[in-house]
Amino acid sequence: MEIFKYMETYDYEQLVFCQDKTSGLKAIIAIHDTTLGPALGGTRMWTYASEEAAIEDALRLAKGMTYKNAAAGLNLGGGKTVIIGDPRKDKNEAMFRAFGRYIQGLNGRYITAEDVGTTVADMDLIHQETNFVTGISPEFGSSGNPSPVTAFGVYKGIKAAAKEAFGSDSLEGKTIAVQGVGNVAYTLCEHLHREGASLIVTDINKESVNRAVEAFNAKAVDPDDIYEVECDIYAPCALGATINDETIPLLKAKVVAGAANNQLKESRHGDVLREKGIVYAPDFVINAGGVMNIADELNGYNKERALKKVETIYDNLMKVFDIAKRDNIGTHVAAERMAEERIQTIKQSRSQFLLNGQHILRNKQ
Ligand SMILES: NC(=O)c1ccc[n+]([C@@H]2O[C@H](COP(=O)([O-])OP(=O)(O)OC[C@H]3O[C@@H](n4cnc5c(N)ncnc54)[C@H](O)[C@@H]3O)[C@@H](O)[C@H]2O)c1
Ligand SMILES: CC(C)C[C@H](N)C(=O)O
Repeated sequence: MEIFKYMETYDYEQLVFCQDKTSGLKAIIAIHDTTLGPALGGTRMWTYASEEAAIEDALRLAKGMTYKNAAAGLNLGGGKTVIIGDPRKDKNEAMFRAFGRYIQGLNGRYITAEDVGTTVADMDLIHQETNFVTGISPEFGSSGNPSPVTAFGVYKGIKAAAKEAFGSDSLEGKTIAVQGVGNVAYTLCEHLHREGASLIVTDINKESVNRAVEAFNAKAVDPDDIYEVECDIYAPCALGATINDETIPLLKAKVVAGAANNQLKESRHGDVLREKGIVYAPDFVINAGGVMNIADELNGYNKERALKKVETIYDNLMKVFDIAKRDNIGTHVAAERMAEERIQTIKQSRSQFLLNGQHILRNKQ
């Protein structure tokens, strides 16, 4: 991989490699774009097949955060970290504290939070070394684990996508197939079950599946079978790239709407969904609830205000669906257009020179 070429092509600002031999920390912080504000994005810990795969994941996820934060109307840029390692075996206190010091060294250009493989307890360790971390324990005035709020936003987004596909946003009697019943999807299933949807679930972790089967009377299927089940809505809530050439021909659903980041393997897969008449709720619009929630911490956390903001995901998706119809494009392109337009407009409106935050014509004493 030619890193600078890749960064230039997709306009990345900075890539930071963090190494600490004592704790075993190997982390990559990718900062994509800080036009709107500091780069906010979670830290993923995962066993990557290669260093190149980890770098690529950090870069792809960071760019997704730029779009997510912009489309959500937040004054935040996009960034993400990946830590190379097994979250079940390789974590230790020194690792997250060393990582916290690297974040502190960026002096506010990057703010972190949870992602796949990291928890509130990990964020608390990072917080011992830096304040540029969110999603820490509520006793520090923080909002805690963002996953339940992400789930609430995804639930609202599924309703918006149902309105677009079926003419009504009621999920009563709808069959929804959920891939991965982890932190976000378990709470999502609670909302869907409460509204009267029938659930089909899968996970590579048997315990997670059993929990959902018991709590929500869900039907369980094997991981490879989830794409072809008879359902109205398919909700990918595990990892990325599951919408691809192999899976799209299998889908029976009329809607794809779920929590996972980077659901489309390639952008063209959004066009294939459109050709098949499937309504796709772009991932970075529907799954912005967590980031909206932790962004509220930057103003002093207020749960009611945060949840009100998360409800805007419904309208944001409706806007995306309207742009897609108006411009005769896929919803994935419409969502990117919406985010890019906001970034460009704000960039333009902030282009005048300022001296230390003051206007240049201000008299200096
Ligand atoms: N946590 C958040 O607030 C948040 C916010 C926005 C986006 N997301 C995204 O949502 C997705 C889920 O996040 P999470 O926090 O719930 O993570 P999680 O790790 O708690 O849940 C993911 C689940 O998917 C399962 N899984 C992995 N590969 C699978 C496969 N091939 N088939 C079936 N199941 C599989 C895992 O066993 C796990 O139970 C991720 O893509 C994450 O980036 C999360
Ligand atoms: C900042 C966090 C809530 C990030 C979250 N994991 C996301 O992808 O949106």
